Amino acid sequence: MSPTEKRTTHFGYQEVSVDEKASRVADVFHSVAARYDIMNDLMSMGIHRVWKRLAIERAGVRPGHHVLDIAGGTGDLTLKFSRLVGPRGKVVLADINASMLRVGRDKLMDNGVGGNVEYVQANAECLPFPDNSFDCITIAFGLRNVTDKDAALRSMTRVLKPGGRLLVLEFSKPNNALLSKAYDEYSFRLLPKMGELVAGDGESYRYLAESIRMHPDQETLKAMMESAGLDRVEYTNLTGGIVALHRGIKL
Ligand SMILES: C[S@@+](CC[C@H](N)C(=O)[O-])C[C@H]1O[C@@H](n2cnc3c(N)ncnc32)[C@H](O)[C@@H]1O
Repeated sequence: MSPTEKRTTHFGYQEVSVDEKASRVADVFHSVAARYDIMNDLMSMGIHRVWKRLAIERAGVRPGHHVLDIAGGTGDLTLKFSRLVGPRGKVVLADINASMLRVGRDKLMDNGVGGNVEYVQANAECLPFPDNSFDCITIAFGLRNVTDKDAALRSMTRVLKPGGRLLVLEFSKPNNALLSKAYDEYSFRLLPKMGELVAGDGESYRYLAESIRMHPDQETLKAMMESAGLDRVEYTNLTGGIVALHRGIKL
């Protein structure tokens, strides 16, 4: 690559430089942070809670475990994990975005979560933790926003303990043409309007819809997780493949 040539990637459907993507994703989440939780409930009609519950079940977290919830945002998974790991365990709620992390910390404190949660501003691509630190790592609806997804998967694998689990909960590809069409109509027509109405920001929700379409499908993500060094990678389609839950284990 010549010094004047810029590495490019996608921000939704737009081709942008790698640096521009990170700052535009940051703008999206700064903009939606305060209304993120209410929009999540509205957009998914509450179903995101069912998807997240399944992720918690498959995580196999036990008292005393160390858990990393990366791209954890407003802390829905962290809240549940903090109860499961108990006072001897630890949960790190990490996110690249200070606004999301602040909303998450306030919510967890309002819910009486105390001593076993740490808050860390961090990029999933280069996690600031030693090798083999965590029994379990989750990234829920975060990976599609990351610029270099392979780097993030390698970084998460590095900080997992041998035998530890990585769970990726993410929008994926519906496995039925009719559902896919209906979902397209919903996410490209209705979602930005709801975003405008409730969060005063239709553009950010247009990006979210586009970023879902640009995200690797189930089999591609499985192969990426295997390339990052994870073993026994498997996935479950949820709500007809609108969302998929991938899980891999570090040997
Ligand atoms: C859609 S929210 C998901 C929040 C939460 N996990 C949930 O399921 O409700 C995506 C989050 O990913 C974070 N994010 C985006 N890029 C990131 C990166 N490179 N490293 C860490 N977090 C990132 C955003 O700041 C945002 O909080």
